[in-house]
Amino acid sequence: MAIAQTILTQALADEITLVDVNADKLHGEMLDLQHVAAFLPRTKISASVNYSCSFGSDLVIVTAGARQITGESRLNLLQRNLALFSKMIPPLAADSPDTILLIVSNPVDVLTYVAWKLSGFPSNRVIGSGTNLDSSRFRFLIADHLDINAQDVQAYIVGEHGDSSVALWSSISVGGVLILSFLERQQIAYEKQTLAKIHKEVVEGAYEVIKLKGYTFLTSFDWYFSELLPTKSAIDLCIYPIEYRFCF
Ligand SMILES: NC(=O)C1=CN([C@@H]2O[C@H](COP(=O)(O)OP(=O)(O)OC[C@H]3O[C@@H](n4cnc5c(N)ncnc54)[C@H](O)[C@@H]3O)[C@@H](O)[C@H]2O)C=CC1
Ligand SMILES: CC(=O)C(=O)O
Repeated sequence: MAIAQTILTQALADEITLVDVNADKLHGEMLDLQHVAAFLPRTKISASVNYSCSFGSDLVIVTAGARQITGESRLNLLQRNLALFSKMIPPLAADSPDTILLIVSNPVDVLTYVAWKLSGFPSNRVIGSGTNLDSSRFRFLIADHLDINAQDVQAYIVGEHGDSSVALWSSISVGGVLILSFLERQQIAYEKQTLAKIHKEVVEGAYEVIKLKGYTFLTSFDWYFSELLPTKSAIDLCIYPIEYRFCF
């Protein structure tokens, strides 16, 4: 729902269709979104339990499925969400043969591969949210440590979303300056343990939020995915095919 809210409030689409198996929840979510219409640019919002209502979509975002309970790993969701994807992806792909599929459900990297295979789409039209949220957590933690604005920090987490992610330490730049090589050149000491602690907090971030409030919210959709929507004229997001590459 966080993604639908962002698309709505940022006026990124003319039409949003919600699909869920839980009819009551779906109707409630649709009404909730429709009720703020007076404050937002016009967007048509509809909802249905039938996948066919997504017919002809430009972008299909898949967030359906089981989520982690406290302490549970993302990979533990695989069997449940795999079964769901087997039922869901073929009709979604058939109803919107030219769409881009954006996968968010976990384990996201595995399910992106599954969606690619099930859809029969070319790999550049099946995209996972990957490590975008991890990179955002990374940037926040670095900014917090340095007491600066996270938007002035460029830093990337690559690899698999979550537990086995990899921090690209050499990529960290602040205001365009590569920070670790700068410190080394100036012979300014920094603690390797601090770096390890930051990455640990990135990896454990979702677990902590889930323990505290039950789920995490992928709210930063507009920053990293809005370029996928046709209402945006510029494409400046780097998207890499899922075969053995990573997403910055
Ligand atoms: N990749 C990322 O960075 C993130 C991924 N996630 C993942 O997104 C997924 C959803 O998480 P939440 O929204 O918190 O869970 P949620 O439980 O709030 O929503 C999941 C929805 O899927 C629906 N659903 C179940 N089976 C369905 C089917 N066959 N067809 C249509 N809808 C169906 C449920 O009724 C429920 O409303 C989880 O797998 C979670 O781990 C969540 C946050 C970030
Ligand atoms: C749930 C999840 O994958 C995350 O918040 O990172």
